[in-house]
Amino acid sequence: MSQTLKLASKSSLLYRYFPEMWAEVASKSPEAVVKRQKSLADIPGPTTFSFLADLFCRKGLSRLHELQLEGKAKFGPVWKASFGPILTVNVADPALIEQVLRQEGKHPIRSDLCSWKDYRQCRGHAYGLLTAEGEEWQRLRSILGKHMLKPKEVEEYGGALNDVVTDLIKCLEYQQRQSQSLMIKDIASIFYKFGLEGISSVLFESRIGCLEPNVPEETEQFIQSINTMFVMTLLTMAMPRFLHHIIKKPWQKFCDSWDYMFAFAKRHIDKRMAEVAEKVAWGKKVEGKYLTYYLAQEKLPMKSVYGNVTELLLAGVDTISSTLSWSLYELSRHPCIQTALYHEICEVTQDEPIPSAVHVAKMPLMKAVMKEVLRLYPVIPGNARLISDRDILVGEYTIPKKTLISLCHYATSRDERFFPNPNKFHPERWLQKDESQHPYASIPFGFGKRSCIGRRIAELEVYLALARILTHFEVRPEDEDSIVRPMTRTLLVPEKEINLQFIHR
Ligand code: HEM
Repeated sequence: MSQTLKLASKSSLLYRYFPEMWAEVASKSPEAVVKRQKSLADIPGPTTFSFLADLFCRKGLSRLHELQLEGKAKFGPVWKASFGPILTVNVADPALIEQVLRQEGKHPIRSDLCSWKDYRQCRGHAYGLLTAEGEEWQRLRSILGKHMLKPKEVEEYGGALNDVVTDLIKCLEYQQRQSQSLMIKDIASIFYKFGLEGISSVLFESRIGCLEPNVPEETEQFIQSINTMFVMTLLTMAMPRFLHHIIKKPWQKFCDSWDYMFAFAKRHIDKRMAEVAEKVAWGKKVEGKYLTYYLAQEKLPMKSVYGNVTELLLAGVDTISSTLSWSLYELSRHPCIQTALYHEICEVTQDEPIPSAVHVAKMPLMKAVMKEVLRLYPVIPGNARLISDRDILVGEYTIPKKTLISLCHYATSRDERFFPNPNKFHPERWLQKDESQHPYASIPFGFGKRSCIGRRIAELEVYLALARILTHFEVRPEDEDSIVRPMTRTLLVPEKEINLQFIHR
């Protein structure tokens, strides 16, 4: 008996850490003859008709995150569904997500993102890190990683980001003066501008005026283009390509939005490059702490610089805006946690007016708050992997190569087996080591080689902004009953305006 248990525990370890090897061993064992892996055809799921009815008649497109919970409750941790021409296998269990990710291979592919790629091919643009694959992705990742993943390098952006935070505080005060009220309406729209200004300062080390009283027209239009592009992404991916020429509007709008974003990035890069060239011409020393400068130094072709900067600008706006909005929404509804965080900030900064990257690194509750916010409201509610070169094992199923596997981490991060009282905002759960937590149950930044490259910048930006907002203001809800729920718009965003009162301390 004990021998059997030992063998079982060894095989479970083998299965956990070397799933491919385990598959080979398992396939040769006598049990394998009896207990065969099941195939794609055996995976349960809704009929195409009921899934489309869910999507289009029951507002499913904006409730994709909830469909994860419903799918799991109805079919178990693995189920399949077809979205237009795309068949997806959904996986909503941390151990199974871990199993998929451990088989992701040398150059992981997130998903086909076919309409994004089609657009780039159509216009002759280069892929950036979000869309590149294979060796090209690997090269870009190692170049960008040098300047975006190392803690010391990221600390360098702290000064530029803090200047943007100073303008954010002024902007909040200006809004209050304009409305002659402590209430600030639709905070997500202000954090959108903060997100764009923040990522621009990291990319160009120059300011683009998003937080000024009169926001430049091009900024408003850039933000509008991101919105439209995200809304059109799901639609253009669901439509077979030939339909783009018949029902033209979605594809046209999608392309117009990308055109604007690429043009915006190009304008700012060219302006910055011209300033550098002028300095060189005058024999002045050129140095820069901004990302575009580093990329140009790496001798990347300009086309690739444009592609990467456009994608980084895009990645740095909704993500920051949504995380900051939900953070303040939850803190306003949990005054005790807000007070504890305020005390932590004061204690660490010793009342220095501008907290630095070094300060925020010493704030455990701040980190726990952000983790908890992203557990409840993961900006990217479902991640994906597409394993292109071999079939893989997921639980009892063999998934054929090139099948899109959706990792439903909105569902896992609200699973009460891993997070007791899962819908409650409870940052303290991250402060004590809890055996019930599974490392793959809440992975808002993804995992592994293809995980979010902007994670450290995002964390720094959110910590610096929260630290300064909370030292200036006590934040209170509009009223206790104004509940805001999340909705999917490719990303997870607030379903309606979040309005909050900002009381001067
Ligand atoms: C709270 C903020 C953010 C969240 C929750 C977030 C989340 C994610 C997730 C889930 C992925 C996919 C990871 C995977 O497939 O395993 C991703 C990828 C990526 N993110 Fe973020 N992100 C955030 C902020 C940012 C920022 C500020 C930037 C830019 C500075 C950024 C740039 C990127 C890029 C370029 C990728 C693609 C990486 C690759 O394919 O190698 N992200 N992000």
